[in-house]
Amino acid sequence: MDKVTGMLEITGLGHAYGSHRVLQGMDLKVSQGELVTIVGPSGCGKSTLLRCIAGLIRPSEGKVVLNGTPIDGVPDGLAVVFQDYSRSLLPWLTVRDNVALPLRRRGTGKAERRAQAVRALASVGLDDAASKYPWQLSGGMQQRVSIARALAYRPSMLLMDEPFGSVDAQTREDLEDLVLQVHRAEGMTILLVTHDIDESVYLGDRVVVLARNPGRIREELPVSLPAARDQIGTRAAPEFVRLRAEVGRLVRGGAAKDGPPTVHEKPVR
Ligand SMILES: Nc1ncnc2c1ncn2[C@@H]1O[C@H](COP(=O)(O)OP(=O)(O)OP(=O)(O)O)[C@@H](O)[C@H]1O
Repeated sequence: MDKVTGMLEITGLGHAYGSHRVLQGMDLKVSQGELVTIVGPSGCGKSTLLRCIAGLIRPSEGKVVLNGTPIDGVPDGLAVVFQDYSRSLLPWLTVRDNVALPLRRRGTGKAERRAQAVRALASVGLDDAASKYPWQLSGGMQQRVSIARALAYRPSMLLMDEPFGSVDAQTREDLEDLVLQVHRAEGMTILLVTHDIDESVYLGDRVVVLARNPGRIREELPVSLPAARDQIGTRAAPEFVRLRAEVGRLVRGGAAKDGPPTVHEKPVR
């Protein structure tokens, strides 16, 4: 696949649902080719932030600019992978047709749509599943299809909202490594929201920790782990252990001030 580009600039972002203020005063920049993870306690507004970036919500305040263009509605250059893959894939379409579907929006011809879908499926290790229906696949495979669909679209930026929240631990690790592989191979800019402190450090070039009530950026931590990561070695590295403790402290710190946290922290393996 071709290299993709992407750059995001968020300034003074705030959002309220009616009188309920959820986000306030957020400034965030994501450079081309970066993988930024966003972690924070439950209800701090992670999904709301992602929905503002995806143009699914018009923020009450502030600006979101993608590749120099202010976002006003769903931008063409973004793809989103949600947690709930079972609702995002169409059961009456084959896996290949699900992956090819968004390319219609771009006006890509049928033969080319199919070819791009097949390439994207190969890149997530699902060459053999193209003619199957989503309901014939495991949860982890369905989420791979969602990722392939996003990749086939060749977005300038990939947004992922708790993408591995509904799969088992082993599948989660496999999908984490798939995201790292895509990030490295395609140079794709990725913004990934997670509850999971370990995951935020394992995947991120940078971890953005949010506090809640109202949702705001508590701290941004660069991750100085080598780009090549592996589930056993990386998680045992002193820098990983240091960072996960630091992120955990920050997430809890937010909670101690603002109410009890709901974070899913795993022991270091
Ligand atoms: N459509 C909506 N209308 C009203 N309130 C909403 C809406 N969506 C979210 N909220 C509220 O906004 C706050 C932030 O929700 P959001 O889902 O953005 O947080 P989150 O950090 O992603 O939460 P979680 O980690 O539990 O998924 C919550 O209090 C939630 O109840």
